[in-house]
Amino acid sequence: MASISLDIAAAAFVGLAKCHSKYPTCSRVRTSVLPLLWRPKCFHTALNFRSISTQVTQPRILSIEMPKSKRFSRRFTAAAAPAQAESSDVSTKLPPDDRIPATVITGFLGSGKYGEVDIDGSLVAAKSTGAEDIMMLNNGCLCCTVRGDLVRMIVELVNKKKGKFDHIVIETTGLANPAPIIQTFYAEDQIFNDVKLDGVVTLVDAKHANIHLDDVKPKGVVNEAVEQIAYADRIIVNKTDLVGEPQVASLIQRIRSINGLANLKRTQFGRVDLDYVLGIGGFDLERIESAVNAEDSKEDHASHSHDHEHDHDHHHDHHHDHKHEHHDDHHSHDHTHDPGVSSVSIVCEGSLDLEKANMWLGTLLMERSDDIYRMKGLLSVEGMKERFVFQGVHDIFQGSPDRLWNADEQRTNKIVFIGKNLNAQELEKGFKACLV
Ligand SMILES: Nc1nc2c(ncn2[C@@H]2O[C@H](COP(=O)(O)OP(=O)(O)OP(=O)(O)O)[C@@H](O)[C@H]2O)c(=O)[nH]1
Repeated sequence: MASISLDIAAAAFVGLAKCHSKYPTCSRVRTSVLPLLWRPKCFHTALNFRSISTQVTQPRILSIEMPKSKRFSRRFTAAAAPAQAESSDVSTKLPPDDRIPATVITGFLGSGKYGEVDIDGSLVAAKSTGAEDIMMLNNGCLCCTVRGDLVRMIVELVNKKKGKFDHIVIETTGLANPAPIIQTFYAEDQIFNDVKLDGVVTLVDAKHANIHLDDVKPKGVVNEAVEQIAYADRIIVNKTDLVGEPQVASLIQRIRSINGLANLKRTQFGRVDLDYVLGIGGFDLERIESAVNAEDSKEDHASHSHDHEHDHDHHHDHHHDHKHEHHDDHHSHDHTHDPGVSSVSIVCEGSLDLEKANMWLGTLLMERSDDIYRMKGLLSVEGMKERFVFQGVHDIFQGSPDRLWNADEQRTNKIVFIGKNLNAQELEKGFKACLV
């Protein structure tokens, strides 16, 4: 699917980096196989709620009602960084993104996506509504028939009930590859205008996950269990009551080798706070910083006390960066011996030459977009007062200037790739070559 042209990809990055002064109120951009599109918008706020539910075994869409006390505040750049707001260039402020958030919940068959208790039974007001509230997608390949249904249903939901619900939850079948669903949120105008992808939550069955992860598929066929982990913003290792600590620990280590970016929790019967799965901002540019921050990618400390022992991957190294000299950098790669799906992160001080960075990123996306499942970054671009944040899913690239760099702040670039057959050395070399 390397259909993005070098020109387009390059134009996207240049455009994004420079556009803020030309289009002061522009905020979010979706870039896919189409030329860069600026979308200055005033999104409407959707507040009240209704609920819908369908059968367990089929993909379903839920619109969720939350009590006021549990509503997560929408995060806007200006609100999130009041300290910066006074001194910040007005042109870099993001207008509120009031599109309806949508969460994709995925996980292999029987992983416990709803288990005996749903996400939060007391908060999710499901099952009580009429037939018109039920939205069910027929079994089928999401890339083909069902994707059209998904679009139609979300559009219908928005058209009929906008303002009456807060959040959309999509549960996939256990065998689904989440990629086409993610892409739907960017590729379909009707959805993009009203709905934003909030995050991908993946449940992992602590007892059976290894069997599925080990499953060797025929060439060209994806291992859905691996894919589901790779695309996740939040991972829930469920059914921990069924296995011993060493087994959970080694599974977590394996999960980390696939996806070093997602936050992870252990659970039994999927018991997690609603805040852990909804309102996570996994696809919000404003959240990139926490997403690429080493601390955030660790297993939740509160949920378990063993994570330091098990989560001993490269992320520890990141803490050393500020002590090093300019341009001192490193990359890491959790699974160099494994040609499969893995994470690569690069942390590097210094500033990027915009033209070179465009060329590098454009070429990378052109050649490797099939293999680059997700990427997030926070960059320092030479001559730019603001940090540049971006994220990508295959050939969809989205980015914008963020807040100003503080005067005393070390301009550190952070970039994380999750994908197939990633060559850490090559990525690092390419990135470093873009530094001024
Ligand atoms: N022992 C144990 N059983 C669990 C746990 N979580 C869920 N289950 C059980 O596992 C079974 C499968 O759970 P489901 O919620 O139906 O799993 P699912 O992911 O929706 O499965 P599919 O619909 O096949 O994709 C149910 O019988 C649950 O009660 C857990 O933490 N521990």
